[in-house]
Amino acid sequence: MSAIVFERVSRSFDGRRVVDDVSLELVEHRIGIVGANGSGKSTLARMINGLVEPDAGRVLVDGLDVAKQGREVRRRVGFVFTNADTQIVMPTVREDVAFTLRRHRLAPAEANERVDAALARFGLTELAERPAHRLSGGQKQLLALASVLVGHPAILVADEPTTLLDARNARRVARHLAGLDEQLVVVSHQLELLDDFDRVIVMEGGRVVCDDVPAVALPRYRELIDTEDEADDGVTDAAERTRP
Ligand SMILES: Nc1ncnc2c1ncn2[C@@H]1O[C@H](COP(=O)(O)OP(=O)(O)OP(=O)(O)O)[C@@H](O)[C@H]1O
Repeated sequence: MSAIVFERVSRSFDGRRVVDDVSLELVEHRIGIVGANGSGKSTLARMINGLVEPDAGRVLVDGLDVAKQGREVRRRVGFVFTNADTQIVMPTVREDVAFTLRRHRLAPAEANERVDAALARFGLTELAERPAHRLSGGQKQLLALASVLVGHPAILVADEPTTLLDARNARRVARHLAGLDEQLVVVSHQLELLDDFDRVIVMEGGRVVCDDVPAVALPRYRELIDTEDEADDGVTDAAERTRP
């Protein structure tokens, strides 16, 4: 597996620190990141391939500094967003997968083989000539995975990849993610997706508040959100008593 290293990393937006002095070394196969809305999960994940740059500290992927060697890092790190529509760039499913390889300088036969293999891997072979934008949400997310992984990145970062999907499609995408050989960093609110992961990082207020195996980290996170819910209930009760 690769080593993803955060060295005392911070990042602010509009004067507010959303990632606050985080140091981590991620070397496991499957790593989950959880946390309440706004806790800094996506910002942390985006720093792995330079979509967001730190204002302090460094992020290294296999010793490459993301801020200085971004192009080399992006060859190793694939990224899948919550909304697969934002990643579809070509008219048909096959063309969209093939688009990734345009700069790989492969012989056409080899490129075709890679595209076929990626389509088959995600159950998209039958849909290859379909307009990509007309796929279902679940199929689009599988297409996003195929289009990223056809480039053979060592690491896949997925930011809430199942959030917009219905339960059946979410399970389907989760099953595919769980079976990947690539190193995986997944930001998710769907905690069952992370049950079998090797490591789960819990973020709160831009800091890592727990970093452990899922059996320890997920219950800790559930406790944390229960406490926050109780605090919110207090606010709601107060608001209900005072508003007309
Ligand atoms: N590009 C940006 N410009 C301004 N503020 C931003 C930007 N990106 C993130 N933020 C703010 O930083 C905070 C942390 O955002 P981030 O997306 O990292 O949190 P998150 O834990 O992934 O939340 P969610 O679960 O809601 O996606 C939020 O308050 C968000 O509004």
